[in-house]
Amino acid sequence: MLRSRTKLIELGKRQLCRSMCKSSELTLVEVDDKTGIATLTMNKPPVNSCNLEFLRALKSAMKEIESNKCSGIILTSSNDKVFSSGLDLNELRQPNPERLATFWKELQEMWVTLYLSNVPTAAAINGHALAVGCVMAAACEYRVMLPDFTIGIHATKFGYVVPPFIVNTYLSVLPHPVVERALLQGKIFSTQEALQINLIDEVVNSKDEALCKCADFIGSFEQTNPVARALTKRQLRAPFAKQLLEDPETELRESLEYINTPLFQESLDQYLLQLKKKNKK
Ligand SMILES: CCCCC/C=C\C/C=C\CC/C=C/CC(=O)SCCNC(=O)CCNC(=O)[C@H](O)C(C)(C)COP(=O)(O)OP(=O)(O)OC[C@H]1O[C@@H](n2cnc3c(N)ncnc32)[C@H](O)[C@@H]1OP(=O)(O)O
Repeated sequence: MLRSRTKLIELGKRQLCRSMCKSSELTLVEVDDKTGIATLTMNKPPVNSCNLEFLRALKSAMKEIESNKCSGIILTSSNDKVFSSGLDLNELRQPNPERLATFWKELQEMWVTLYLSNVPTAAAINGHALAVGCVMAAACEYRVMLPDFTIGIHATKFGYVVPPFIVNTYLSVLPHPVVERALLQGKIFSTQEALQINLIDEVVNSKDEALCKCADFIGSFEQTNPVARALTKRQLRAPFAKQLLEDPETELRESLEYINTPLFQESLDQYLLQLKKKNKK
């Protein structure tokens, strides 16, 4: 009884210092009034797969957080089993050319916004983080993950070439030989394996703990000058974002051409069938 009352008081305190910044159905943003840290919760049931609207919502939430001068972003999920299942594969299947182009541009822009964000970014990975789900986590500066989940980029397993900006996201957190092996094998890591190769920074036992660790990480920049920090981060990360910053059209054209090949469409059909079959068993 006493324990649950204490819990309630703690919860109340936490809610008091949190104010809602802006929410759409697909994302929820809460800002801690004391620390200025924004928690951006992905909320696209069932598994936070990124379709056009979701990518737009994520990008606009991140831009809004930055323009409100928040002190950092924590990216997490409202689903307690899945952080994100990556791109919504239905966007790539027999696509409408205009929608596909808009979708891919949004993907590029969402990635640039997150990867080069002016503020510190941290991922509280409270579920599986696959493909672009893993890319979003890896684009953050710090990652903490709950046990018994999986993370990784398995595109080559299903016959997809990995786009350069995805390769670069891995390269900015992992050594080249590790990236090469992981991407060529289409390796999905368990939480423990991800910790061993430093794809994640820490393992924790609950989402609350993950959020606290992320807040501590963001708090560690309190004594730094935000402009100097942001410009230094940009300097370090710009080489990995060069192609998308300088020539997004070429990446877009190559990706669209590739997605429209019969080879890509056939392997996608097979993969989607496998995903559906799994649920019918
Ligand atoms: C030469 C230069 C060329 C350059 C190349 C350029 C471009 C190349 C273009 C593309 C390359 C490939 C890029 C890849 C990036 C991606 O992000 S692709 C996405 C890959 N993601 C996955 O494979 C994840 C698949 N999902 C799962 O494994 C599981 O769903 C899960 C995440 C582990 C969760 O499991 P759980 O049991 O909880 O849920 P369900 O499996 O029952 O899923 C619920 C429901 O959702 C559907 N679904 C799941 N994931 C996706 C998805 N990513 N897209 C669409 N739909 C998804 C699933 O089918 C279920 O549907 P239902 O059966 O109708 O309920």
